[in-house]
Amino acid sequence: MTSHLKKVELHCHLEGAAPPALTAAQAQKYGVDISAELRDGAYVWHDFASFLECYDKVSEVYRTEEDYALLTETYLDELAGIDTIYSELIVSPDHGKRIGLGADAYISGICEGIRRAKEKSGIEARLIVTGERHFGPESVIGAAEYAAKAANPLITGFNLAGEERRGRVADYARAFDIARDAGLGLTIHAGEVCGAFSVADALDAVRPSRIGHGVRAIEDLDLVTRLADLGTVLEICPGSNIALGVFPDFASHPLRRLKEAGVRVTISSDDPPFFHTSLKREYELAAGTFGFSDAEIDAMTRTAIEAAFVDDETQKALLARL
Ligand SMILES: Nc1ncnc2[nH]cnc12
Ligand SMILES: [Zn+2]
Repeated sequence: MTSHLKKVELHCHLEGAAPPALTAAQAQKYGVDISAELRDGAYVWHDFASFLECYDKVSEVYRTEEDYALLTETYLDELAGIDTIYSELIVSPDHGKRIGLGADAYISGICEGIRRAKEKSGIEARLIVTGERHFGPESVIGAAEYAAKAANPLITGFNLAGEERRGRVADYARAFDIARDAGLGLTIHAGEVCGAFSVADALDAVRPSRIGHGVRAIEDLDLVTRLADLGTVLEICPGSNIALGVFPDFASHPLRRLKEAGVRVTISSDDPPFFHTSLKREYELAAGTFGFSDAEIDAMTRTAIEAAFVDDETQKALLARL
């Protein structure tokens, strides 16, 4: 049981958190046939590439500022309901542009959702703008420029997500320079679909303070030592890793081994309904399946607050709430 524990989430894609029932209602509202991607209340995909396609199709039924406010508020309300005090949402202003809503309206709807949720429960949230590897370096640079120029106090981080097998991290280094110069926190999806080399790439080309997943670093024990020495924080999403087949089962998942090797680890849900999970379940897995004590789980939550892309005052306030 982890219901008595305070929770923090650093790694969740906003559209990836869309509840299937809400997506079905949105699809009906816009007359979109989503039957190939949403069946019997569950999202349908069969491998990483088809997951990304399904994700994009689901995202298409969120079209207006109000749609985004509602989606954000709905997810943050769910998190607040399980005693989550802080959430970082991975968002894609590029997606807002692609669907014709526009990046500003997309972000403004999301910020309205954050405002509504915070008013009800006090949950604190920040946004990590992401570029998608499969749209190429120019589009990722565009996302970084948008995040840098937005001067929006809720946009505090920059990420690289999408098809990890497309290009190498160095191809996207310029985008991270732009984000770093703007004072944004940096994190990169690496070591999820690709192996340890991809995590080493991220450290060599960008050296972010955090890495999304990073779990396949376990394939190279020198790299694990490097992560521990650097204090790089891993945003680990065990349910996602099992659903996507990164590891065959929880028994072979390296969360505990990474922690025991001194790597700073945290737990998140990634794209919860796509992977039949939730932040609640991830905490339950940490306690039950991985056998962590309450104190060990609290320590991971503390690590997440320490690694959060927030100002010192907010960080102190969050630590005080733990
Ligand atoms: N797990 C994941 N890996 C890479 N890109 C993503 N976009 C949404 N979820 C993702
Ligand atoms: Zn992710």
